[in-house]
Amino acid sequence: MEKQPFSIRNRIKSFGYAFEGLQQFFKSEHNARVHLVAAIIAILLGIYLHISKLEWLILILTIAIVLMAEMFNTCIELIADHITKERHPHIKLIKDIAAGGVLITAIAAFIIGCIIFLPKL
Ligand SMILES: Nc1ncnc2c1ncn2[C@@H]1O[C@H](COP(=O)(O)OP(=O)(O)OP(=O)(O)O)[C@@H](O)[C@H]1O
Repeated sequence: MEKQPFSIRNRIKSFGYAFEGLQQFFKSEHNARVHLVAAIIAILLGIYLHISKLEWLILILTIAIVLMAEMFNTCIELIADHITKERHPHIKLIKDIAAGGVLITAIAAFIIGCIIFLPKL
């Protein structure tokens, strides 16, 4: 692969593309909005209940991991649908495993939320 010289302009452009991706994700994916609302509620609760610095670190990491898993899951679905719209057991397996990955992060986030917030309520 040919290496291009380092360019700040290109790095800024790449950031722009990444923000476009974020915008598209929240605009077009219903699950993305559900996760976003859950994240906003968790942040507001964190402010209201004065959680500790360590709890903030864990909360921010948890929110990032759930959103990242949902974004990768969306990418896998888009790639699969781009390859074929036909029903195929392999596509089902791929999509269901990717969705399972999101579910694991969501369950972990729920448990972490309970551990952080329940004792303070
Ligand atoms: N091309 C395909 N071939 C086989 N199975 C598929 C295909 N596309 C989706 N599926 C499977 O059909 C089921 C429903 O998928 P679908 O994407 O419609 O639901 P969903 O995950 O609830 O979607 P969304 O959250 O985007 O509304 C899942 O088990 C999925 O893996």
